[in-house]
Amino acid sequence: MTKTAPFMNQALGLAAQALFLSNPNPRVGCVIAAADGRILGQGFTQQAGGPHAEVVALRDAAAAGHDVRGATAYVTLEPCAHQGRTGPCCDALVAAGIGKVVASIADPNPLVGGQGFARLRAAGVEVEVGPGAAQARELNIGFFSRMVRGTPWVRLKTAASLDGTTALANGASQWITSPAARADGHAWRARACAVLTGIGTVLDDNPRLDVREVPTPRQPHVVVVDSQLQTPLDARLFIAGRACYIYSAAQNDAKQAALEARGATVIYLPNPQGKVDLPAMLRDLARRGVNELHVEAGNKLNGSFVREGLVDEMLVYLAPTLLGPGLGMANIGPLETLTQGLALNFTAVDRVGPDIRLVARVRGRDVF
Ligand SMILES: NC(=O)C1=CN([C@@H]2O[C@H](COP(=O)(O)OP(=O)(O)OC[C@H]3O[C@@H](n4cnc5c(N)ncnc54)[C@H](OP(=O)(O)O)[C@@H]3O)[C@@H](O)[C@H]2O)C=CC1
Ligand SMILES: Nc1c(N[C@@H]2O[C@H](COP(=O)(O)O)[C@@H](O)[C@H]2O)[nH]c(=O)[nH]c1=O
Repeated sequence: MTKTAPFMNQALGLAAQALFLSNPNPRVGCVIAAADGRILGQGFTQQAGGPHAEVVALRDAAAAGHDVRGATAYVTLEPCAHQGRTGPCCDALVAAGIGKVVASIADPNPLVGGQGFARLRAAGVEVEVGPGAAQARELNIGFFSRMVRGTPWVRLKTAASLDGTTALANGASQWITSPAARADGHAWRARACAVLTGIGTVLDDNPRLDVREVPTPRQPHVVVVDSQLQTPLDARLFIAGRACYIYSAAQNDAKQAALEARGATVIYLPNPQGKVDLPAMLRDLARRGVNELHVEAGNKLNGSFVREGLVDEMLVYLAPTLLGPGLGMANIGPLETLTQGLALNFTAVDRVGPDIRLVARVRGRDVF
């Protein structure tokens, strides 16, 4: 008899290797094991349009000349049952003669939800669901958010002095944190489907908002919240090979055409205050396949995200320096009572070079 935990842990480790790769598809790992415990094949989801984990594992087994008939497939998400850019994985498992599937968690995709398991059972494959469910969901928190809530998982990243200053009053902010912390920030950009900023930051910093400090097989899209279409045509964030979405609140056909000639897509989504309608923007980004949204904006836009209840998680780098008053992390005040603050739970505290990295979740948000 084989034991589930080691194989599922290995499948979860494989899924983690798809962290920068599989967007907007979920990060999934698969291990195919024989009854005597030998591993016959393994794999993880490839880039969008490429094979899913199960197919990679089946090919791996075939390439090694292994017979998988009667073997058990340990997979971190329900095998898909629909024809997308690739064929249904449950059919591939059945065709290969897999005897049992152990899956961590059902697919939240309404096109799949339960149908993969049903198809496998109908074909006589034994199905067990549950081992590794919490880790599999956590690795795909953005995919679950997009499928269940219809909006991305919003992670607000900010770099500050120990006293919470993210820029001096004159706008100077480069750099507050160390090269090590900035490289770490690039790894968090790399796992996101899109990096978002505000026009204030574009005009002040002319940022690139790409992934340069860590190796990555793909670049996240870039999103600018820019009511008046002030994004300069020579902004450094126009980078070939990634989408650029600019959300506006005022129509300006000539500027829109010029930005679109630079490769941007301009989307008109005003709110009653003449700014960008942020909840509508999040729904639109989810429709465009954004799972995790990495927000790297200034005090004003961060404040709107917080005030409108749109933030799921904070990723904060604190440098060992005091900068006194300047721009804070998020302009949410002035508050009248302490209980009006944004309540968070710290989930991780780590040293990164000379700095500290904090991850904190907004209380009550991860309930979908
Ligand atoms: N240390 C750090 O981690 C970071 C620091 N910074 C620093 O922050 C400073 C820029 O901050 P800031 O000026 O606040 O810029 P933001 O990046 O926050 O952009 C703010 C602008 O976004 C536009 N906007 C559109 N819709 C909305 C909405 N619904 N809510 C809020 N804003 C909206 C507004 O301009 P409009 O109405 O024209 O559209 C607003 O002025 C720079 O000095 C930069 O260096 C920036 C990022 C990270
Ligand atoms: N100042 C500051 C950060 N600032 C963020 O980095 C952006 C620049 O990105 P790029 O052009 O891609 O290098 C800038 O506009 C702002 O969003 N980040 C940090 O990790 N530490 C820092 O001290």
